[in-house]
Amino acid sequence: MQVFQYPVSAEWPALQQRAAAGEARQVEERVRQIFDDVRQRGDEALRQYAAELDGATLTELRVTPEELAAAEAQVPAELQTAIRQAHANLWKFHATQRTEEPRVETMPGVTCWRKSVPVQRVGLYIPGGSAPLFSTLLMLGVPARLAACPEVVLTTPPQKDGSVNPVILFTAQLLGIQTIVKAGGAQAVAALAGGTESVPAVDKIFGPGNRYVTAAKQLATQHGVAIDMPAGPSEVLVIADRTANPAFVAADLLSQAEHGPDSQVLLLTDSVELLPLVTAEVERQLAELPRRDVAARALAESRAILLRTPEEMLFFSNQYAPEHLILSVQDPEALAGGVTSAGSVFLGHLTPEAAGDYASGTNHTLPTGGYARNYSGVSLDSFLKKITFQRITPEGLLHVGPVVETMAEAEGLHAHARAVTLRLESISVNR
Ligand SMILES: NC(=O)c1ccc[n+]([C@@H]2O[C@H](COP(=O)([O-])OP(=O)(O)OC[C@H]3O[C@@H](n4cnc5c(N)ncnc54)[C@H](O)[C@@H]3O)[C@@H](O)[C@H]2O)c1
Ligand SMILES: N[C@H](CO)Cc1c[nH]c[nH+]1
Ligand SMILES: [Zn+2]
Repeated sequence: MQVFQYPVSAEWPALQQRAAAGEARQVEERVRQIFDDVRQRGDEALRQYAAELDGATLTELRVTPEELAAAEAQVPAELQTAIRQAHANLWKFHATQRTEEPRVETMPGVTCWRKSVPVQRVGLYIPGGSAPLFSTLLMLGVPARLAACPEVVLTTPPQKDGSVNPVILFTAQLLGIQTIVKAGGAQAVAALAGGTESVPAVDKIFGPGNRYVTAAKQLATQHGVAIDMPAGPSEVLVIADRTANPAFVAADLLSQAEHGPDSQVLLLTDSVELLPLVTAEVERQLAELPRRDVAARALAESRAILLRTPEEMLFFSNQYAPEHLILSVQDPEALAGGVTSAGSVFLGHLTPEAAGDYASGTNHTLPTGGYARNYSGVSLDSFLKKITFQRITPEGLLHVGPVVETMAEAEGLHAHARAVTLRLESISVNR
């Protein structure tokens, strides 16, 4: 990790830069080519990219019912139990996000209300490049099911032998998802956006992924498809004071660094003593990790920064807007009140971010790259549209009609005014 001691505020913007920001243009260009290719050649292009980028030779792009049925037997009982528990916790937390809104009479006889309607066709992207993230399927599948989206399409990169990881298939079965496509990266997103022979087009695409997936989702929005948010390479920012346990902090930093070489982890501390203990512990724990090469590349672009006060650390963090924020301090509740930009916040020494990644109940599909400034993470709402309704009685029109007429005329929109005037006249004739 790069270490910085008491940087002045003019140096902060450079320290708040994301690691991979410089390569964005090349990635975008590559993604645009793939996108156009899939739109033109459909399944044929998907097969070609599966061979080129995933090393898989595919004849059938869809998972067959036999493959799905065979999955459960390949998943150890202990893992099945853990997945069911995580599913239950996620279900419990997300179910509380259902809201009943009242009908409101804004003026006598003018009634307005709002109803939640599920997005009809949703596409769930489940990363599988360097690790098959079946946990992400729970994070997306649970709110999709709670929202009752009628059509759910899952895509995930094929393994080299052309199969899909059995734990992903087991989780899909648990969620009742049957349409599963063996495609990853930008090509999968393009297929969901425009449809191919084997892939149904969807209205909204969900899910995290690497830079190619994230750029493709942004591109999909130009083709009339909605997305959840930019959820790219994982990030964590830890604010730690002298009460923090260096081993815990190091483990939290490494837990996100191991996701990918373009992950970014930051440590902010006001303790001169803690900082070297954490960096030494990071080195020690890194050496023991199976994914140490990946994590080491992420750490090379990661930073440990000594600042002066809790307020300064919070200010820095709000500007950086991390995907995950860990408050490893004596009084985390006090600091949490001042958080204005973060995807998800973890309070106290015994709340590892990994708990939110898997099983505590909150959603792990979160905005990265500073987008926590203006986006929320995935929730039940992400799968719902809110449609407004209204009904006006004769009495209501007598109340609201003149207001509308006055405003419409002032805007020079006479047809708008007439739509009211004609009705008001018909009421007075019928009285
Ligand atoms: N923000 C979140 O909520 C969140 C949640 C989970 C995971 N993540 C992130 O998701 C990412 C998963 O990445 P991953 O790579 O393991 O899996 P992935 O499924 O996102 O990407 C794999 C695909 O990338 C494509 N690809 C790889 N190299 C390419 C190239 N040179 N050109 C074109 N396409 C290429 C391939 O098609 C491959 O199938 C990680 O960065 C992780 O940090 C984020
Ligand atoms: N930390 C990731 C979100 O950035 C989610 C995840 C999945 N599995 C483990 N972690
Ligand atoms: Zn994680």
